[in-house]
Amino acid sequence: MRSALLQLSSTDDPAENLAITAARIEAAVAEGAGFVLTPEVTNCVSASRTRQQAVLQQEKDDITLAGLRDLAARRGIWLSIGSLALKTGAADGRFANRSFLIGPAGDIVARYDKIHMFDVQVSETETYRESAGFRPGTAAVVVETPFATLGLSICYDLRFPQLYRALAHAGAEVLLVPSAFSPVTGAAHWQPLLRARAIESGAWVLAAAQCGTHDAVRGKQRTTYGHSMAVAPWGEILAEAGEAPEVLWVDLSREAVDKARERVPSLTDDRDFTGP
Ligand SMILES: O=C(O)CNC(=O)[C@H](CS)NC(=O)CCC(=O)C(=O)O
Repeated sequence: MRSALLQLSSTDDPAENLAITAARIEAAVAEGAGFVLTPEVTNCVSASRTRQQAVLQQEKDDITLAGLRDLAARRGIWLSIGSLALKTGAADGRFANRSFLIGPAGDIVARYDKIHMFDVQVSETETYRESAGFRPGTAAVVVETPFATLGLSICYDLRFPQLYRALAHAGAEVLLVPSAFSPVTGAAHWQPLLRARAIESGAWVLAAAQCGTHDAVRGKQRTTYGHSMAVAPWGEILAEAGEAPEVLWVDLSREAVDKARERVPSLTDDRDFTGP
């Protein structure tokens, strides 16, 4: 399956982000993509709760979801919307950080709400409190498609190997890690974590990421690490982006998964143990 990972630099203007994302998807389809992937919070990157309250919508009203479903249907492609920030109607007012797999008829084939919230002080001056704005999900999601079984995850989930173990045991051959990594932790951890998840699972890892400096006008400025990446089941980095928007290409095959797992069957060598 010829797959295109879009590295984007979304702003806090959903309409603008949709226009850019749709244009990039159209261009990828013109070059033969059958599966296109977008980063975490494709619809809105913002550090301002006020701005998010003003522009985010519930799933049923979200223009990005509607627009991209329509585009997937018109072009007959598979589309991973890495995530959308959405209102939920929850009593505590928190948003969902929700990933969608869209099928070639424009149907929502799977949804996944990010489980692990990024509540981390990454440097003396930089702190994230994702759980203040977002309500975590509680369910892991694997979805079968005609070209591969996909395991869904988002960004900070990458640091919790037990999630990927569960996804791989449930049949995942491709692990999706749409992200908006912080530059500090990205430089230190992004690449080895992605390679580790691929190697230990014998699975493809596809990580479409946000990059660059996002919209400083309507709130605190945010910068993300970029470096979108496609890692093969044996652990080779097949494509890596820089720090600006671009498209990465990778041809997914089930054979590469089978081969890696035959060579090192660690996935089926799990053992129960007592302690520690
Ligand atoms: O808030 C939004 O707009 C969307 N969500 C994010 O950007 C999230 C929470 S702040 N970012 C991460 O999970 C980065 C993880 C990371 O950098 C690490 O694990 O080191």
